[in-house]
Amino acid sequence: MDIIFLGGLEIDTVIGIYEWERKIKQKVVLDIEMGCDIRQAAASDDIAHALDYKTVSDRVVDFVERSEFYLVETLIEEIANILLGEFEIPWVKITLNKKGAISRARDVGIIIERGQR
Ligand SMILES: Nc1nc2c(c(=O)[nH]1)N=C([C@H](O)[C@@H](O)CO)CN2
Repeated sequence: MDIIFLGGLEIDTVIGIYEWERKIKQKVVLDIEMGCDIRQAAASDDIAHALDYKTVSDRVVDFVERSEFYLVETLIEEIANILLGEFEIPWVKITLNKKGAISRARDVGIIIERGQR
């Protein structure tokens, strides 16, 4: 399986369980790996046969910017559902980093894999 990836995708959104978090936007950083087969795109040199990572990025950014979830679990699961449901992606791995959520930690977040590899 080939992988198309988006690394360090930074998006500001309302996310968090505390009252003060409901009033501000915080940055989440996404690393997304998407399973695919690039051979048809490579042979044809045609974007119509490719998983267009610009389209994927725009969809994810738009969704996350508009979302207002409490838990990072809910946000990351919804992103996976969009990727598997709207694009021809059999498998996805997503890392969601809510940097700064824990004052003594540089990084905190979740990694999930969904679909069949
Ligand atoms: N498993 C989780 N634990 C916590 C979450 C979360 O979304 N999932 N969220 C918080 C707070 O919103 C935190 O990010 C603020 O510092 C705490 N624990």
